[in-house]
Amino acid sequence: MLIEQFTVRRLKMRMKEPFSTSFGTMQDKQFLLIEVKDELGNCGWGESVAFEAPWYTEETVETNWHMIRDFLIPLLIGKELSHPDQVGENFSSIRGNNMAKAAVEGAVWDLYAKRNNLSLAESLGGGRAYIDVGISIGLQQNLSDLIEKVRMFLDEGYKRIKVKIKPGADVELLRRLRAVYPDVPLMADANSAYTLDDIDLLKQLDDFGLLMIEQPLGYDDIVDHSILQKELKTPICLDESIHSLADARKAIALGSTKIINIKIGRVGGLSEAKKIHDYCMDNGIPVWCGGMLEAGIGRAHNIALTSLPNFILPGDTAGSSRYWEKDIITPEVTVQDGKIKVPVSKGIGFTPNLATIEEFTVGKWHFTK
Ligand SMILES: O=C(O)CCC(=O)c1ccccc1C(=O)O
Ligand SMILES: [Mg+2]
Repeated sequence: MLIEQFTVRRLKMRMKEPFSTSFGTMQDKQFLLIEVKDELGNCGWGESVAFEAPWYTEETVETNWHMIRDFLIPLLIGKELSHPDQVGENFSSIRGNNMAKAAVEGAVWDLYAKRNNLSLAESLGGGRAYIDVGISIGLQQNLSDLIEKVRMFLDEGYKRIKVKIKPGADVELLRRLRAVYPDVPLMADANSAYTLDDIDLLKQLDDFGLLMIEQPLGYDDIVDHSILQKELKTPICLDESIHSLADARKAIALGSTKIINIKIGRVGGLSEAKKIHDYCMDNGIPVWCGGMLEAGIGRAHNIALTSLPNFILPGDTAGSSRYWEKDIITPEVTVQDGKIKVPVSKGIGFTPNLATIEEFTVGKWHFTK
C-alpha cells in the first residue's frame, strides 16, 4: 500500500450545548480531519481529538497541525506500507504528540481496511456485533438540571451514567443523585481535580456504590493513585495518566488502577490502543473506550475499537445526536437500547459526508510527494 497523498482539513463545529468539566467549558469545537489516499485511489479517514486549548493534555489543534504538516506527513508520504502497525514505527523518532500521531495512523487503518475489503473492527480483531454505551454528562448549573439530564439519557437507553465532579460539586451532589437513582450504574470523573490532601473527602465517595472513580488525582501521576486506591473501596479508573502500554503496565503493577479508560488519541493510535487492550485482558483489568466529543470519523474509530473482547464496560461513545445537529458521516451514529451496531461494511463503515464536511471546513491543505 503506497501512501500517495494526504488532505488535511480544519473544521469548526458547534455542539448543541456546552460541555463542562473540572478543567473548563467547551461548545465550539475545532479539529483536524486527515484523508489519506493510496496508489489505487482507496481513501482512509482519521480525526484528531486535540482541543483548541491544552486543558486535557498538552496538545492543541495548532500543535497537531504543526506536527502533522512538518513531521508526520513527511515521514509517511511516498512510503510503501504493508500494515498500519508500521505507521508508529515510522513515527518512532518523534516523541509525544500522541493525538497528532493517532489522527494520521487512524486514516491509514481505515485505508488498510478498505483496501483489504475488511471492516475496521475486523482488521483490529474485534468480534462484537453491538457495543454497549454509556453517557458522560458535563457539570450542570444545578442539581435539578443534572437529575433531569440523567432521566433523559436513561430514557434514551444509555447503560451507564458518568457525571463530572470537582471540589464543591462532589459528595453532596452524588449523595443526592444516588437518592433519586439508587440502582443506576453510576460513576464519577474528576479530571484530576483532587490531590492526596482530599483523601478524607474521596473516601466518602465509597458510600455511593460507584462503578469507579475516574482520574481523581494528577494528570501526570501514577504513584499517588496507588496510595489512594489502597484507601478506597471504589475502583480507580485512569484516563489522563495512561499514554502508552508502558504506562498501563506500570499503573497496573503499582495498583494505581483497576480499570482503564482507553482513548485512541491519548495513547497515540489504534495499534497502541490494541496493545493496551491485550495487556489488560491478560492481566484481568477491564477496559472501556473514552470519548473526546468526537465528530463522526473519530466516533467510528471508537466503535471499531470497542468491538474488541476486553471492552467489557460501556464506553462514552454516545450517538451523534447527543453532540451535533448534523454529523459529518452517513449514516449518523445511532443508539438503540443502549447499543450501537458495529458496521460490517468496509473500513470505518460510515461514509464521510463531503458536502457537510465542506460546510464546516475553515482550512484545507493537500500534500503529495
Ligand atoms: O462524550 C464524550 O465524548 C466524553 C466526554 C468526556 O468525559 C470528556 C470530554 C472532554 C475531555 C475529557 C473527557 C473525559 O473523559 O475525561
Ligand atoms: Mg475522563
